[in-house]
Amino acid sequence: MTDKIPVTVITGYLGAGKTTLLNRILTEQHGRRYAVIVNEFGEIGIDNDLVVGADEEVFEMNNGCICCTVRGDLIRIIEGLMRRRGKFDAIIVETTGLADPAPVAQTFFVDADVKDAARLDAVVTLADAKWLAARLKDAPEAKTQIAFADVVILNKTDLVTPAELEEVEARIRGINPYATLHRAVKADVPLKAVLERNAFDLDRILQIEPNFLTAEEHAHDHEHQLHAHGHHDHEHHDHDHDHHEPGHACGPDCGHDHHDHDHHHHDHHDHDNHGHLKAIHDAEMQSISIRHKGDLDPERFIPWLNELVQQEGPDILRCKGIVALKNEPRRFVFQGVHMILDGDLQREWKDDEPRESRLVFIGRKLKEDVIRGGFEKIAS
Ligand SMILES: Nc1nc2c(ncn2[C@@H]2O[C@H](COP(=O)(O)OP(=O)(O)OP(=O)(O)O)[C@@H](O)[C@H]2O)c(=O)[nH]1
Repeated sequence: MTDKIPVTVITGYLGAGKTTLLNRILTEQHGRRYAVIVNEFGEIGIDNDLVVGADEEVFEMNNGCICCTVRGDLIRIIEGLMRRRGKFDAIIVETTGLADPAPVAQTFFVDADVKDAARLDAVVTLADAKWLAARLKDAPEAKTQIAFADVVILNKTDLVTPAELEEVEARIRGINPYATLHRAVKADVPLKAVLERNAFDLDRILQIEPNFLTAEEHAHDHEHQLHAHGHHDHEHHDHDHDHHEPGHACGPDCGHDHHDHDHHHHDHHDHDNHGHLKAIHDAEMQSISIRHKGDLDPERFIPWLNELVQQEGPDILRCKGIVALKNEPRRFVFQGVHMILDGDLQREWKDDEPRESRLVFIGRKLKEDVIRGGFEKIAS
């Protein structure tokens, strides 16, 4: 998968600073060539005029329906880009402020051609430090975008007090404890914090996990701050094979046809940083993580996972896991977006590596008893 073109998806609510970040990427001397896909909501591509830098190729998709048509367009555009391979090193997709990132992320799982050529590198969500708290109340998409993120850029920190900043970070942590979080003014983050993160590279995530766990214990000292439901872990990542099907994935009001094939692939993250690990628990969005020492029976685990995402998929935004299966020297790695699931056997467990499974589910109103209870049954 190393020769696949990395794709960074930039999302964030209206006005959060996506274009500002993109302009930074397109003007900074980074020695990389990026192909940019701007997914503009509405008739006229205003953003296109704002994007500077003639060196890069700017593609624009104008489509009225963000949720439904994005995926088709994205596939077509990525396929077109692939014919110009060699002209660029990476792809950046900027989504409109209202977009549900799910269909965009799913593109990298479900379309076989896209999957062969490109890999989702990370979902980067811009959050407006001043307005995020309000949007979390009135705009479900804002919360979804945070939940999906591998990297959160908390932008416009110049507009809030330190106390407000702490508060908004805690809100973000309560929704998504797994994303790497960076504070920014005018999206001034080092580009390496955003691009070519390999956020879905499981090994990389495991490497940083020790810090994550330490920090987490720390978080437990604060009483009113709970760490989003699960504890530990996260991670994950990619490949094919699969069990499972198609499905569907968007929100209830989306009428798409997601029937496209199986396979899918994609996602995820990192940890956190700054030492700001506390979280204000979100009543609606949570994450649940499960850790299990010892091997799982594939004949029980795989059907359980498939069934779970079929049943709870509308509420499960993302899931991922590394699993130790009985009589299997390799690690089974899965990831999913709503009901679309992708899993594969990857490298072997190392000698000094405990055969331990870790699973993470991030979503809305997750039924913790169903998820944990079901897992305990198949793990026993
Ligand atoms: N004070 C302040 N303003 C900022 C910062 N970052 C961006 N802005 C301003 O906020 C406005 C919106 O920024 P954009 O980058 O266009 O945001 P966007 O997310 O692309 O917006 P849409 O394309 O409308 O969704 C612009 O006027 C920016 O100059 C920041 O850190 N602080």
